Amino acid sequence: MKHYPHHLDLQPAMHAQGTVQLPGSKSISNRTLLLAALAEGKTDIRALLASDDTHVMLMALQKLGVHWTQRGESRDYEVQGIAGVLPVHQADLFMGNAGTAIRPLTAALAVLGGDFSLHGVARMHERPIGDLVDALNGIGADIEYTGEPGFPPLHIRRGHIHSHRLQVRGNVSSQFLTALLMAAPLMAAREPVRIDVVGELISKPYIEITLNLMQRFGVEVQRKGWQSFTIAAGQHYRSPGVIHVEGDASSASYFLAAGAIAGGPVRVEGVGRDSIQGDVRFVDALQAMGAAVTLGDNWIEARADGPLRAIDADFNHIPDAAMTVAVLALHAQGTSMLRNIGSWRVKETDRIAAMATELRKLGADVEEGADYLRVTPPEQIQPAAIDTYDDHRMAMCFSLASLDGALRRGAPLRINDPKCVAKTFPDYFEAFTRIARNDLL
Ligand SMILES: O=C(O)C1=C[C@@H](OP(=O)(O)O)[C@@H](O)[C@H](O)C1
Ligand SMILES: C=C(OP(=O)(O)O)C(=O)O
Repeated sequence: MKHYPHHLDLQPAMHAQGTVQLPGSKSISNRTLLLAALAEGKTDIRALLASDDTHVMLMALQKLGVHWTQRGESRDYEVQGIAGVLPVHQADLFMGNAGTAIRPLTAALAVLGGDFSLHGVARMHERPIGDLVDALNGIGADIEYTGEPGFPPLHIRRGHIHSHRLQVRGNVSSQFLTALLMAAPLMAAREPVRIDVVGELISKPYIEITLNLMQRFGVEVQRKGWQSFTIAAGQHYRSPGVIHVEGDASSASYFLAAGAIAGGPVRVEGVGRDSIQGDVRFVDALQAMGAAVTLGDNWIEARADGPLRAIDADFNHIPDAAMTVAVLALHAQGTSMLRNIGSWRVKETDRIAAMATELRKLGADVEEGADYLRVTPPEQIQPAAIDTYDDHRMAMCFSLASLDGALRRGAPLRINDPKCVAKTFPDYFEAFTRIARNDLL
């Protein structure tokens, strides 16, 4: 674990340049760990993300009796799958603030049955899970709220699954549908499982990650668009042998933005044009703002091509990387509008409120709506101490405000409580300070 100070001071950097090896994708790491645990056979996972969110998943699996080993100090793990039969039927599981751990585990454990307590940090107990619990209890699972109804902590007991047709709402988080999809083969031994989405589905590209990884573990899902998903009977997860975790596309957004703001080129290695992560589409926003972007098989590079322009777009498909766009707007000419980002309010913090407050500290004029943010940048960014709300992305994206850029707006900044980056990227500030330079090379 890194030992960050209570705050970190960043001097305005005139130039951003260099190459960054990305840490593994959080979304792929936690899905792969769970699928490998449930599967038949041993899975060799390469380049797993080392962070708080994957740590809670690894620890939970260990408590559930899943045997895994880490190869030395490397990012490579071997997971011995349980072939659908849990070795341990009672456990108390700490889920931190990892949505990608608590939601899929809740579904899998509710279907497998046992006596499990799932809880997390205080903020986790404010993050909704009711739509997932309703879907599972609706087919006979036994999940009880031990705190506030609709939120963790949860107590899962052995229920009696009496139906294979589930309905789930998708307008609060796509992770509920992901959780049901991943758990579906566990109840599809004799009958197909059908999951219908009720109403709107947000964050759709994350469902593609789920389906892609399920397929690699041998399970096919038939789908009717985003409305209905069917898992044919008799499918089981089987280890694909080796699985390599892509670099994290959301983490890539900070470095690509740095290249777009402050000269560049900045190259990230670990994701490229064939990535299964929706957040690679962040490059479309960068290009729309006037940056030059090149994509390779396993890398992406961004550089400035004149001053950045404001953007007005719907960001529902890339809610995490969209936070980077909000800070990029400080370095653009004109007013930017981020639409359809209502899910920000139920993530690590209320990200719409937090973003508006911190952007205003820097001198921006910000209008905050229920599901949008309108950002007009200041002539010159004001020096300020940025609060991070225990939200890794607040800490990471605000580092970009210290860059000087073509419009020479950068200011010295203080980032309070920077250690929250450990949720997905413990080394973030080392990587950032390596590419942010004051010498014009
Ligand atoms: O499934 C996933 O891996 C994720 C889905 C998204 O959440 P929502 O579906 O709640 O928007 C995203 O914000 C989160 O960081 C990871
Ligand atoms: C929303 C996020 O996390 P989680 O997986 O906990 O939902 C995030 O990483 O931005």
